[in-house]
Amino acid sequence: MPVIKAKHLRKIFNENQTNSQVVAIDDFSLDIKKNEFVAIVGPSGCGKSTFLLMVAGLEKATSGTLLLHDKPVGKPEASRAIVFQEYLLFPWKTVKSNIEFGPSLQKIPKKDLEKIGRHYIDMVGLNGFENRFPHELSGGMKQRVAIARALANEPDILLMDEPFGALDSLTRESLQMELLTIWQQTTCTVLFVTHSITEAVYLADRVVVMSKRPGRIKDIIPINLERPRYREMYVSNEFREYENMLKEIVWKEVGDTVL
Ligand SMILES: Nc1ncnc2c1ncn2[C@@H]1O[C@H](COP(=O)(O)OP(=O)(O)OP(=O)(O)O)[C@@H](O)[C@H]1O
Repeated sequence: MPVIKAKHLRKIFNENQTNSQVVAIDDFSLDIKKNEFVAIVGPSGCGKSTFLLMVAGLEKATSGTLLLHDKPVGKPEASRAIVFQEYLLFPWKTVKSNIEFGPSLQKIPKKDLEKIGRHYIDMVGLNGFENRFPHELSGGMKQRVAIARALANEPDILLMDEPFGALDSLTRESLQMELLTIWQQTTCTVLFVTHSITEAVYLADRVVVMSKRPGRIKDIIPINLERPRYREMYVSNEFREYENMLKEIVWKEVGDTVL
């Protein structure tokens, strides 16, 4: 049974306002298996974030079905965590308190809460920074906190919307590698929206290419690169072939518009 099953999804914004209606997604069907890492690429405004928000339960489909574990998607839940490009941390809380925030809502004893905090601080390599505030951290560190905070809820679906988009390229590469290491320690299913084809190839089991708005599925490319992935892969011939294949599909689709 797929963890996420989208069938003929359609999303119209401002449905009742004829002048400002936007058909964001149309006839979008996709099955995602447990523990799969799926990246979504496509032209700007094609509905990538909208699909992610629908899986999160933050947007409702206009028609079609969206099932999670065979049940209609409901309200947002801690089992579906989101990491956005903007770090969205609580500025008044320390690294440790930001990470412990989700579990603290579940009335977990203080001792266990500390254990959870310690585990995820270790996982994202922020030892020594647990008592810092977000403004005292670099962009990469803030995003590590955001990932740890999402994982501390032990989600079974991790939704990531351009999470590394604001980072410099070296930090971005490091975080891509770290994310894969972390993901391999979990049973999380990851849905990862990105504008970077290189990033999509490096991370994903499958790359979904969406068409121009209204977003439909243009193509799905399985990435059969071995795991665990490693930095040198970026320059391998096989990697380049995947990148080139995807670029051709996307370029054909976008024409002169921006990705
Ligand atoms: N709340 C909203 N109300 C009205 N229109 C919206 C809303 N959210 C998104 N849209 C529109 O729906 C379309 C899809 O937007 P979405 O953000 O999903 O695209 P995207 O592929 O993630 O774009 P980008 O790559 O630029 O982030 C866009 O035309 C956008 O303007």
